[in-house]
Amino acid sequence: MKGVDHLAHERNKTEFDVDAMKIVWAGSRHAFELSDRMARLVASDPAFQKDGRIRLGRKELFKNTLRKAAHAWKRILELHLTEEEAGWLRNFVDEPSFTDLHWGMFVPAIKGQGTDEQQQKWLPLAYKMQIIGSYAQTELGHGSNVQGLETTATFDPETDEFVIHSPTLTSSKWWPGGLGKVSTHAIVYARLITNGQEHGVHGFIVQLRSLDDHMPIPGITIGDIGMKFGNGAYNTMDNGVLTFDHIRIPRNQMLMRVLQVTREGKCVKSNVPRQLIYGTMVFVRQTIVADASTALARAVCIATRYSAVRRQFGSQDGGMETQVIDYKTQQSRLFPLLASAYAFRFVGEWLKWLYTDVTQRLQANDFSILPEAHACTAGLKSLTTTATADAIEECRKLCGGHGYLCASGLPELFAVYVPACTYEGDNVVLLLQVARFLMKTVSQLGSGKKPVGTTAYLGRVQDLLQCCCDVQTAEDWLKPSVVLEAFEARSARMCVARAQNLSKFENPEDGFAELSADLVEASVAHCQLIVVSKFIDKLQQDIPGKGVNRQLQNLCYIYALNLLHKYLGDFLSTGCITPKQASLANDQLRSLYSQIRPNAIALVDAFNYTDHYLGSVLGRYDGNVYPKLYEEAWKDPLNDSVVPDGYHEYIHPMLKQQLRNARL
Ligand SMILES: CC/C=C\C/C=C\C/C=C\C/C=C\CCCCC(=O)SCCNC(=O)CCNC(=O)[C@H](O)C(C)(C)COP(=O)(O)OP(=O)(O)OC[C@H]1O[C@@H](n2cnc3c(N)ncnc32)[C@H](O)[C@@H]1OP(=O)(O)O
Ligand SMILES: Cc1cc2nc3c(=O)[nH]c(=O)nc-3n(C[C@H](O)[C@H](O)[C@H](O)COP(=O)(O)OP(=O)(O)OC[C@H]3O[C@@H](n4cnc5c(N)ncnc54)[C@H](O)[C@@H]3O)c2cc1C
Repeated sequence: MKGVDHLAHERNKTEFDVDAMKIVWAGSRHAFELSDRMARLVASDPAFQKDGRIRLGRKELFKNTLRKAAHAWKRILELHLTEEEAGWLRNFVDEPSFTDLHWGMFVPAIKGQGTDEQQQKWLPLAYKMQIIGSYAQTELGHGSNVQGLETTATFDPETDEFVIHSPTLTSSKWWPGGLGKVSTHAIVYARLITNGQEHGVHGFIVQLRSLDDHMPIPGITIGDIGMKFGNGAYNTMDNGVLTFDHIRIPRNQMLMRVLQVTREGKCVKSNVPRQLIYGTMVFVRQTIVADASTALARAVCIATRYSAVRRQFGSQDGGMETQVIDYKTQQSRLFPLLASAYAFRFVGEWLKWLYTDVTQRLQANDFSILPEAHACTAGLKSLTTTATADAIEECRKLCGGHGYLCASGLPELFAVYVPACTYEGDNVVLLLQVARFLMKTVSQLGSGKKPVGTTAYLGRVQDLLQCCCDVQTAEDWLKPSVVLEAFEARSARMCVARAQNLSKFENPEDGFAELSADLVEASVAHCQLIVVSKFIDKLQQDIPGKGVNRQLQNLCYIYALNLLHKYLGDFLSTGCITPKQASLANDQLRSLYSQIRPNAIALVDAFNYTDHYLGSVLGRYDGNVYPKLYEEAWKDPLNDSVVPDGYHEYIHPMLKQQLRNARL
């Protein structure tokens, strides 16, 4: 780094090997080297600069995104980047665009739901970007309720085609990213009708625009749905509206891995479960968990560095004021977020492993852990995105007034991130799916079916209902078994209590609806247990690097004990711990904050974010905040002239009027 390092005194306090931590954060030395190379490549290329993005009008902003996406593709081809490298490069360009949906959903949908033949035909076109795809599932009238979608795909045996049609206004496709202005093709989800019979919702590959002049195919109406929350932010994306007026596609463009439609219009089920139609969502939810840790780490990096730079109060003798990071209140708000970033990183790593495992099992016709994979991806997507969205806003507040400036990077990060709580499944709807899975698991306990995977602890439910936490000193809260047992007991007790309440209803669906708010709380408890347990598992690994494991231990206990503090009602009301033990947990938490404090800057340096990627004056690596903030203000177009436009029309006459009135 060039210039003076205003945070050098902080970096000198570090008690662990930061380079080793960078590798832990990245997941492997290979991932670190690759992501580091791609981050620097993007940061050093003027074509990828982000300055002033938030001030662009929609049309300019969008065109600028198209330019960057085209430049990224050019670099990918010129440098012969691998798929993995290209993914990192796009990530560091840091601008939502149609390519996210093309690579993130269109390609995976064909891979997951297409037959071998369909993959052979469509994937090479998509890989070379000779076609650009989007994922058109949600409609104006229905998003969460996928089975309620209204678009129809009716088989016409005479021509061997499907007729795709939007029968109502509410059946208009609405929201798909990349659809509005760019995509040439989409996976369109529609109700399959053959021989007058309905066969549920399936995916179809539909061409939307001409590959010659980009005009919509006749019968297709297509456009952008309009501006979204925030400046810049997600407005780089062309979320679209699409309607079909009896559009014909060949029969072999229905994704047929789950269900085949024969030439005669007969439906033939494969041995793959129907739920695989939802497989792309499982895949993307898993990537969203990994992305949550990245976004959270960004906000935390900005807030931590700035908290070390910012000083307020505390100087009685004309000396330096106190760094705000030294206030216990600041630490108690900031350090749990730092711990959450690491926690989500590790649970994201585990979820990726689970997803890979499920995919391999599916290929071998083993569908047994699909429900578990669905519950974990849905639940963790919900937990991590809710926590991250809240955390970005908390980081803004932690930066005081300057956090509200766009130059802090936090307003745009918030605006771009919050839809993650909604897309790929509304977070409450997803927790209800977890609740169904948990209630089903509890109801099967009596039948001798042993729960496995993340619900294995429910197999010890009798013990967990009776166990008493044996914490006697604050240090006892640093035992993995103690923390794990408290979280398991809380979750098990909440699940059993909800199941007992459910059993009082004659109709279980009525009961589920009536108790849904309580059920969601049980899902949250279960998901928090998963995150805590995966963090504890991580600590058991042989992690090289001086002091690294120690820091991770501190972060793990901060994550767990802060949750215990925040959800104390659950822990106390279910009798898992006593008020005295809760108070000891709090004592331990304060002590952990003191231990983390000297390492805070190094722990965010370990994210290895470039200043380009962070896009924040407050979060600059060198901590040179004030001169740069001052410099930044003068770049605002309002400062182009000393006297503003409009002075002569509006300000001057008003001042003169006041003057005249005063004279009268
Ligand atoms: C910067 C980005 C960089 C790179 C890009 C890379 C990746 C992308 C990353 C980020 C994202 C970027 C952009 C955003 C893109 C956003 C895209 C979208 O939003 S696409 C639309 C997503 N829509 C949804 O998620 C809809 C939510 N609804 C549902 O998932 C389901 O319909 C439902 C609510 C689960 C259905 O509930 P219902 O009660 O109707 O159940 P069903 O009858 O349908 O199902 C019964 C049975 O199936 C089980 N089940 C449900 N879902 C699944 C599943 N996904 N997998 C497996 N099993 C499932 C359910 O549990 C039931 O089981 P049973 O009880 O019978 O055992
Ligand atoms: C930025 C962005 C990008 C998107 N990209 C795409 C895309 O590329 N492709 C695509 O197909 N879609 C996309 N979507 C759509 C997205 O997937 C849906 O908006 C999402 O699934 C939520 O569905 P909904 O809008 O129907 O919400 P609704 O279901 O209408 O939710 C409204 C409220 O009702 C509540 N609710 C709904 N059902 C229940 C229930 N059963 N019980 C209790 N409460 C309930 C919800 O919790 C929420 O509070 C995108 C959305 C956004 C915001």
